[in-house]
Amino acid sequence: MVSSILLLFGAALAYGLYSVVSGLRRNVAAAKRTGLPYYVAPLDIYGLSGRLLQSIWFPILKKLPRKYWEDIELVLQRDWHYQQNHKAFTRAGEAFILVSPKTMILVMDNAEAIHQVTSKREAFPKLTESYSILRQYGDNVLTTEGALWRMHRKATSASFNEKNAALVFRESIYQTGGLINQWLGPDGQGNKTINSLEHDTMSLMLNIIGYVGFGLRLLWPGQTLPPGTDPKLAKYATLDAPEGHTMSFVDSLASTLDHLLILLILPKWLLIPYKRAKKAVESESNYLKYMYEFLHDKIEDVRTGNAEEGMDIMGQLVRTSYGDKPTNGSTAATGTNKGTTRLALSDAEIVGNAFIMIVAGHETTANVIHFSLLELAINPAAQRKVHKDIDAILGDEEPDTWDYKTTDPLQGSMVGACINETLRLMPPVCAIPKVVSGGQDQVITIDGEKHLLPQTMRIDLAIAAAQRNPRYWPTRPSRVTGAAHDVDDFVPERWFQTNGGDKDNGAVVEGADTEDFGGFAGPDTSAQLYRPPRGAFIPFSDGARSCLGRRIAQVELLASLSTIFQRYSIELAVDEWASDEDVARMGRAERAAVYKKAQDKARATIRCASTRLTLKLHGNQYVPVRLVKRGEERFVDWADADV
Ligand code: HEM
Repeated sequence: MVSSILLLFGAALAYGLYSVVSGLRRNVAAAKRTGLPYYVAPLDIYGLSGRLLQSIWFPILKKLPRKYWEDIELVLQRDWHYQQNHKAFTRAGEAFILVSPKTMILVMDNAEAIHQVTSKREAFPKLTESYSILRQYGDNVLTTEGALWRMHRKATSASFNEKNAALVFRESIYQTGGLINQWLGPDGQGNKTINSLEHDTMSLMLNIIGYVGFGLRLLWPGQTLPPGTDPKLAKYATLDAPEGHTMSFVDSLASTLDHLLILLILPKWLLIPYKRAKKAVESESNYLKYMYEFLHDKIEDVRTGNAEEGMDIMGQLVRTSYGDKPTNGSTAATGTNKGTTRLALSDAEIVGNAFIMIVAGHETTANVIHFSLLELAINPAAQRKVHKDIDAILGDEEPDTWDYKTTDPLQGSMVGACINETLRLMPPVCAIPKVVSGGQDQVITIDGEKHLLPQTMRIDLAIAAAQRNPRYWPTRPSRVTGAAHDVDDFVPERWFQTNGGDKDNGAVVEGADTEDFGGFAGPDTSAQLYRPPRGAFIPFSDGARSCLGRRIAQVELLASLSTIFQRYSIELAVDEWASDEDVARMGRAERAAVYKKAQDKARATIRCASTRLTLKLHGNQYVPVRLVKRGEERFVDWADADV
């Protein structure tokens, strides 16, 4: 008996070893045929086992002779896309293959190659299995591919037009006003240390996305709804739990997003006994209840003819699915639903898409505004240029009177340059996973050489690295580190250097997609600013699968930053080194020295950002700042005057 078990065990082990060795040999041979450099990695480093067991296999690997790991050491580290970025490619080249017994992954930060991949959706589809965390509340436009994706994209893209972008501009100004009032405090004076910038920018963007996704006006503490607000909508805006719920809508949403990973990985019954996990389950059940109540209200509105037009993605999807006429050219009618024409999006898919809009459009924009504010506090000279451009474009006009058309000059000004520079250095999405289609092998060309990529090979578009690859960007020696180039520093001024770059913005790719899949078709950056080669700056991805909310995000960021900097400055708080009385007594040299300490510490904190869902400061990391009325600054109106 024992010997039979041993025999079986031996046979299984031998078979396991055989599959590992033959899989590795097969993949190595395929990688060789591409003509690209390749390296053997012990496991699929992006797979669950590769990531979970990283602290075991990585030290073992490093016991081997250096030649086996030194070229790819940086790519094997956690969070390398942001932490190591282009440095990870300096030894191995801008496109190389990681081969393991089960997978081949082409890792690249070469703009020419990235551009080819994003231009051909069918040849290089999205690797949808990487998005299971975002599929848990229903299939949606972000997580699907093929015909299903087309249908989701057509249904969802209808809301993303200039008319709605103008409404978002207005709402962003309004909500930023609410945030400023929170920061000014009850005495309206400001200049108080804010330790909650990350949380506050998340709240700001949640309030704006509440409008974008659901047409809701969400409130800041102390605000009340205007008289005459529809009582059905009031339930979602209130900051206390309404009847039938144990949490407010905003809390349930914020907390569900916070616990997304836990909710996906662990079964609910396992979560109940733990306090944090219990909160996760409670938030999710409140959130879903709100969503289905909201859905039914919207369906009722459509049936009674009460549906209002506006930026309300969920309302739009309900109108598409339950209205009499298909919108946006959709012809995907699949039957009837209580007498109305039923289009292809099911209720679960409507809820899934509404959820994805919140996820995709909330943390991303919040991170960009968060890091933009920090970088402007760290770089006073850049902040002064922002003030100057806002003064020139918007003058002293009250924000609620600003014309949406000012977004054009704002985008070509220092405000747009700062947003671009933040997106370049701190892209919320650091890498995009693609795959060579299962249909056939595909060719990419790099520096005139063709490479045949085997079908089903995975591709890692290393956006954060391409955006710091010095060969695509105007640079000068770093004033911060003394390095030969300043590609790792926040220098928004580089966007005003319009020599070089890519004037016609993009080489033509043979076989590129030509179909219009809806959404904003304009460029990522203003025509007045530097145009990097296509593929070198893709914070919103590019091509058919590019971000649907790109224009909305740009409008939100332009409106919010302009509302803040028209009348205020953001300074780093220096409480750790000097009290307000100390600062008041200090001369400029002493103040400069104390501010330098705060600048160094803030830069070090930003370097600790990491990706869970998006790139941000996690855990207890934060940079304290102050909102100061213009004219009352202690530092940023004069510091770094030589820059
Ligand atoms: C600064 C803010 C934002 C950044 C950096 C950003 C970035 C991205 C990126 C890189 C992708 C492609 C992901 C991939 O292919 O794996 C994407 C897709 C998407 N984003 Fe955004 N996004 C932002 C804001 C928004 C906003 C505000 C919304 C909606 C209100 C939104 C909705 C979407 C959707 C629906 C997709 C999927 C499009 C498709 O696959 O057809 N995003 N975004």
